[in-house]
Amino acid sequence: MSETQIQELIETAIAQLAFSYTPYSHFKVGAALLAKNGQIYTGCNIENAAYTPTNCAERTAVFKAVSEGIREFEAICIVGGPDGELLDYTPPCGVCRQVMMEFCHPDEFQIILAKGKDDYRIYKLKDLMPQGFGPGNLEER
Ligand SMILES: O=c1ccn([C@H]2C[C@H](O)[C@@H](CO)O2)c(=O)[nH]1
Ligand SMILES: [Zn+2]
Repeated sequence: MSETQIQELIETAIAQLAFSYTPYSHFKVGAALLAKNGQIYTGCNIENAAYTPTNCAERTAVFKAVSEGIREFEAICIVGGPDGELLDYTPPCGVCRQVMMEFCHPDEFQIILAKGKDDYRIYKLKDLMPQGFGPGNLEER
């Protein structure tokens, strides 16, 4: 991933904060998912009065892509904070990490946590999901 691509992902993720629907937590999250074909899929968190149907920004982005037939991904950028203020890095929750395990190579997929355009950290999925369970674990031998 080039520095230009990283910058584009951060900018795109930040732009999604405007769409985040968070009347309950007021914690806004934006995501930008880079597919291997070069397309970027966006996502925001979408809350619900019944709370548990809430969908995280990361899963919104992954499900949008998969629903369009895209299943190969290179990286995701995540930004978030109270009222959309990027006070800290926003790591993906456990459910989103598990969804990433389904479609992304743990040793290759990159997770960019950003606080701003020049303030970001990059992790591999494997680092955030050590000993993770994925499709390979169901393979018969
Ligand atoms: O990585 C994360 C963590 C939290 N949230 C959302 C869920 C909920 O709407 C709000 C507070 O948990 O932030 C995300 O979208 N992604
Ligand atoms: Zn999540």
